[in-house]
Amino acid sequence: MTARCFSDYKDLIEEGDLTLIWVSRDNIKPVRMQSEETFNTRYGSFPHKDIIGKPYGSQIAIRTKGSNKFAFIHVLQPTPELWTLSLPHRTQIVYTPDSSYIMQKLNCSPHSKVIEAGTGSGSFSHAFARSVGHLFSFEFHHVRYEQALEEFKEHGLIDDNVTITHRDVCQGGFTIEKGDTTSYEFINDETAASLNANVVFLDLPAPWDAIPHLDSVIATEEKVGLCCFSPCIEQVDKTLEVLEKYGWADVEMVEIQGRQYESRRQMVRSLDDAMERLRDIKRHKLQGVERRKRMFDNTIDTSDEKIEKRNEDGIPLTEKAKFNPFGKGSRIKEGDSNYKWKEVTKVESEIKSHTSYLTFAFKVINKCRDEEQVNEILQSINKKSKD
Ligand SMILES: C[S@@+](CC[C@H](N)C(=O)[O-])C[C@H]1O[C@@H](n2cnc3c(N)ncnc32)[C@H](O)[C@@H]1O
Repeated sequence: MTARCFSDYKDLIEEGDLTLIWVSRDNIKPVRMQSEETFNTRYGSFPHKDIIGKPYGSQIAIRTKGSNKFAFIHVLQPTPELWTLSLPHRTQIVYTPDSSYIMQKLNCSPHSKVIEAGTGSGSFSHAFARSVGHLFSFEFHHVRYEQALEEFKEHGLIDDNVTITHRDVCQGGFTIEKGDTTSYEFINDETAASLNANVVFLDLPAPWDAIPHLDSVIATEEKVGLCCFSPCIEQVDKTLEVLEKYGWADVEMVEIQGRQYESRRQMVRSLDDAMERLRDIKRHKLQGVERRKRMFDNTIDTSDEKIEKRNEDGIPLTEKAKFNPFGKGSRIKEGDSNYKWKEVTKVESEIKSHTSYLTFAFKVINKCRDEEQVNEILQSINKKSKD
């Protein structure tokens, strides 16, 4: 049985462990520890035997080739978040800002039984697998199904709480029966798996074709939450029509816009600064005109020290401004105590999250009141108020 390396914690790196090696922010590599192997980077080589036995999170240092400097890597224990940043992309993937929001919105917990279609690169599958009771994932692309199955086995997910099935859910729905291409293990004379799902996540080009198949596999006695992940508003439109037709309610559409804010200091420029700068420009312009005129009249004195300051084309240079509050001239370090600064925020434009529209909806199939249960609750309330 493969270890549950994505959900169990351990202190020390052992032979056979799947580790994530952090080379840099954009370069995280999944590496299985094998004592005779070496992890090679362009900075140098890291033998696995020097890593095995160290605590997770350790920084491993080596001397770089041909120089006396050090190269570092960090060896980390896998998490769904790090896996999303390092996995081999077979498709577009769902990133953590979206997956975390979706899971909290759908109240995911160890009680949840989740249907996911399609599996794709398995990014979201890993996040679901860590938090929910059981994940039923569906993928119709055969090669991708095989790759995901292999990966989930290696990561201990199949032995734990994940079932993956090869299926076009738009055509064939979600029921898993004996004889299907699936990792589901049927017990004794069981002929079909009971999904009884209370969470559904559809990352498909045409979710509206899959939604009509859901009623036979979702829980009937509790509220079921659904989320469709669609990049185009036209897809949302078509999904909404079908959701309404099939009795899904509390529909809401959300878009996650990932932004990273950076705190910076910006120099405070006053009106006096602007005036001084204008005077400075005027002064330099005038000096230049006068100097060119003297050159033309051939009256420049060779002892004039300004004659020394010429560029390659022989054009005299004017003296550089000492302080230019508008960006040019001598560089001033951010926060220099000789100047006035104010705190500002700058937005980092690029952040990894695939912006799609998230359409949420909920459904309760059996809306009948359980009179017996209601009476029991009312009686216990009455009793408490009398006491
Ligand atoms: C964008 S990817 C899903 C990515 C995934 N959510 C992740 O985080 O890695 C969409 C996947 O859905 C699969 N797919 C498309 N239509 C399908 C269908 N009708 N039934 C099952 N899978 C389907 C595609 O083959 C593809 O792998």
